[in-house]
Parts: sequence; structure tokens; C-alpha cells
Amino acid sequence: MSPLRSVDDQLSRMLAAAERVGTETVPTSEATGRILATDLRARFAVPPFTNSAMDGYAVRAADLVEPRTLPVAGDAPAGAAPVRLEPGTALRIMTGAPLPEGADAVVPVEQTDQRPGPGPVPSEVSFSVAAKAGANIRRRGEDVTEGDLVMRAGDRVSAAAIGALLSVGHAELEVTRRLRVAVMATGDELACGGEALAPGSIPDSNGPMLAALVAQWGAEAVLLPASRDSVAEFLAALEGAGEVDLVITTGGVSAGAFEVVRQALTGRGVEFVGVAMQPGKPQGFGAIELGGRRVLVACLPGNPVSVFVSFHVLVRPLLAWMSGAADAATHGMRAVAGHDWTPPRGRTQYAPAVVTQENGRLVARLPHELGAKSHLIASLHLANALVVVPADVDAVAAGDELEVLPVAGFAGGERHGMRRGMRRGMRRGMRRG
Ligand SMILES: Nc1nc2c(c(=O)[nH]1)N[C@H]1C(S)=C(S)[C@@H](COP(=O)(O)OP(=O)(O)OC[C@H]3O[C@@H](n4cnc5c(N)ncnc54)[C@H](O)[C@@H]3O)O[C@H]1N2
Ligand code: MOO
Repeated sequence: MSPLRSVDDQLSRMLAAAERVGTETVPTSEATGRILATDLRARFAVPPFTNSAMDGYAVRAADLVEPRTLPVAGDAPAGAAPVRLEPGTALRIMTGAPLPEGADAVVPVEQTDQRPGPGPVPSEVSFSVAAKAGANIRRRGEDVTEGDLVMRAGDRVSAAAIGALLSVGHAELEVTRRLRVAVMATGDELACGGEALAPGSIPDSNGPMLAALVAQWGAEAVLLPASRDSVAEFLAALEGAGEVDLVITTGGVSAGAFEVVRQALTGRGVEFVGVAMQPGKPQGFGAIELGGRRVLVACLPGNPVSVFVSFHVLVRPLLAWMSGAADAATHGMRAVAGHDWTPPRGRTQYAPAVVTQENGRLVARLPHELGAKSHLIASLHLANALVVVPADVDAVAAGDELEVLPVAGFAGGERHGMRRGMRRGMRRGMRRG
């Protein structure tokens, strides 16, 4: 048996075979998930003008060194150029309205004798407090000023980024072209769509799960119908992928007598190797000719947890590289093991784990008491990270510090949705091997 190839080696070969895609311009409002092709600096300051943080009255602090009554000269409306505040007077002002020239403080309406809410402007207002210069004022440019770097090439456009970029004056963005990725599951045992299971058949969870992962990481997913374990059917189904940048298959790559993907693609530009990772050991990768184009193919194993882990460890960095994204899987976050477990020898373990914040540190626990087994798909959704156990570690003990790769948002504090029995198992310390 040939020795296993390291994850780093496999990944660098994959990246070396891939090309970066080109760029295009899209409206910022439609750019969720896209990757910026350029650094972006603020064209507008935020806030663009000094304005009131409260509904209330604009004053000069010097006129209100102690509670008193001031005449109200009118309104300082939102959406108009700043008006002027004459000494010894107040102006009624709304949140976001430009601060009147000469004013240096805003007193909230609750600290006056006026009722909050709609109503005519009063002729005078009695303040129950003194004013402090600068109080309740949002200064022009206190978030960013013109020319400040707001985002970098390679950043992924989040919902918050859309807000930020529009606020600083970028209504259009140059982003990298969205990748198109075809996904195909394989196997005679696969059933679709919740139908009753015939003897020996299982639902196809890999295909739709992979398509969702692809979409979650910003690419367009093309979910092809699952192929049966026939080389001719598989090759014909591949032709249906159309113009894609990458095809991901699952299943049919290991050592069985019927390994459709391995049989169909060996000798056609795809290399099948054992990678020193658990789960996800059998892997195929290469480039094939499809519809007259060179298309990359990543052939993941069939076990569902292996698919999820292979996606995060190998495919996600590949997609990130091709689309110019800076947020590949590797991450310097660390957590302590919440219990003991036994990782495999000689392979880096990427164990799906539930990572929570407890007493100021991150604690990682495996969501199922059987450990990081590659068929435990029904518990996988509980995991928000992969815990990385180096290949030379024989035993993980509670309290050991390990690297974690986030795969979803961390649930702060409370352990949402964890299996009931697991909570008890965790309290017992879960000594298992
Ligand atoms: N003699 C050996 N046997 C196996 C080895 C090995 O080295 N020597 N490696 C094991 C490892 S590790 C893995 S991972 C699997 C990979 O197997 P394949 O990629 O060939 O996948 P299949 O045999 O087709 O399926 C494996 C497993 O996954 C289930 N599966 C497949 N497709 C789907 C799907 N779309 N949705 C849900 N579940 C799916 C399938 O029913 C099998 O249970 O090989 C080990 N064996
Ligand atoms: O590598 Mo397999 O994915 O361990 O089960």
C-alpha cells in the first residue's frame, strides 16, 4: 500500500492545478457573498456630517450651564442643510439632522418639559439638566473619513459589508466572477426525496449537502442527478454538467469492487490517492476534458461526514483560491478538549465538534459519544467547528489545547440542540476509545 499523502501536499497540488477567475462589476446591493477584486477606500465620510444622536433640542452648552428655560427659534429638520442657532436660543432637532451652526450639544426631549412625539414646535423649552459640550452629537467622519481603507481585495461581501460599502459611496463593486460548481453523488444505494427505503438503499444526503456547502461559500451550485454505479452512466451524467469551473463527486473512490468514480476517471487526468486525514482519506483530484473545456474534478469519498470534512479542508480552500477569497479554511483559533477521545493513528483528525465559550475559553466536544465517525451524519449539524488533532497524537485528554476551524457561527455559552444523552455523557467525562 502506498503511503498516505499529507493534507498540505494534496492541497498544494490542487491549488497548483487551478486558475483564478476573472472579474466583473455588480451593484453592491446584489453582491452578497462575492469576493472583492480591489481594495476599497471611503469616498464619503461616515457620518457624512455632524448630526444629532437624539430627538431633542440643540443648544450652546454655554447657554445651559444649569437647568433653565430657553426660547425655541424653530426646527432643525433632517435632510436639509444646517441652520444657524442664535445665542441664547434652542432649536428642536431630530436624530440624524445636521447639527445647527453654533450648537455644541443636544439635550434629549425626555430631559425637558416637552412631551416626546409629534406636535407643534413650542415657543420655549425648560431643561431639567445642564448641557455638556459634545453631548449627544455624532461627529462627521468619526467612523471613517474620506480615503480610509474600508475593505480589501479578497474580502467576502457580507450583509454588513453591503451596508458599509454603500455608506462610504460604493454603489458598484468589482468582484471576481462567481464560480459554477457541479455536484454529483454516486451509488446504486441512493434514494431521493424521502421515498420509503428499499432494502439496502439510503437517502442521498451528500449531493444536496454539498450543493448547500458550495452555495454557502459563494459559488453557484449545479446539483446533477445522482449517478448509479455504472461507468457509462456516470460519464454520460458528467457531460450534463455544462460550463462549470469544478465538478465535485461523492462516493466510489475507495477500495471496493465497484468504485464507479475511480474506474471512470483513472487514466483520464484524475489521480486517486490516500490523504492522511480522518475522515476523508480516499480522494481523487485532477482536470478532465468536458464539452471541449478543461474542468477540475474533486472526487470526495462517500461517507457523509467525510464529504463535509473534505469540503472544508480541501474544497473550500480551492474555491477560495480560484475566486481570490482571503478566507480559506486555516484559522489560528484554539479550544480545549471538553472530554477525552481517541483519534486515529497516522492521520490528522478533523473532528466535527461543538465549540462553546465557557468561563472565558473555548471548549470543544464531539457531538456524538461514538466520536468522529464518518457515517454519523444525523449529528453533524450540531457541530460548528472542526477540531484538528495532529497525526502524531494518540490520545486527546480533556483540557488539551487544539486548533479549531470554524464551520458555522459559535453558539455563545448555551449548548443549543446538543443530544440529550450527550450532556450526561459529557458530565461523566466520556472516557471512550
Ligand atoms: N477496504 C477498504 N475499505 C474502505 C476504505 C479502505 O481504505 N479500504 N476506506 C474507507 C473510507 S475511509 C471511506 S471514507 C470510504 C469511502 O468510500 P467510497 O468513497 O468508495 O464511497 P462508497 O463506498 O460509495 O460509500 C461509502 C459510504 O457512504 C455512503 N454514501 C455514499 N454516497 C452517499 C450519499 N450520496 N449520501 C449518503 N450516503 C452516501 C455509502 O452508502 C457508504 O456507506 O470507504 C471505506 N472503505
Ligand atoms: O476517510 Mo474515511 O472518510 O475515514 O471514513
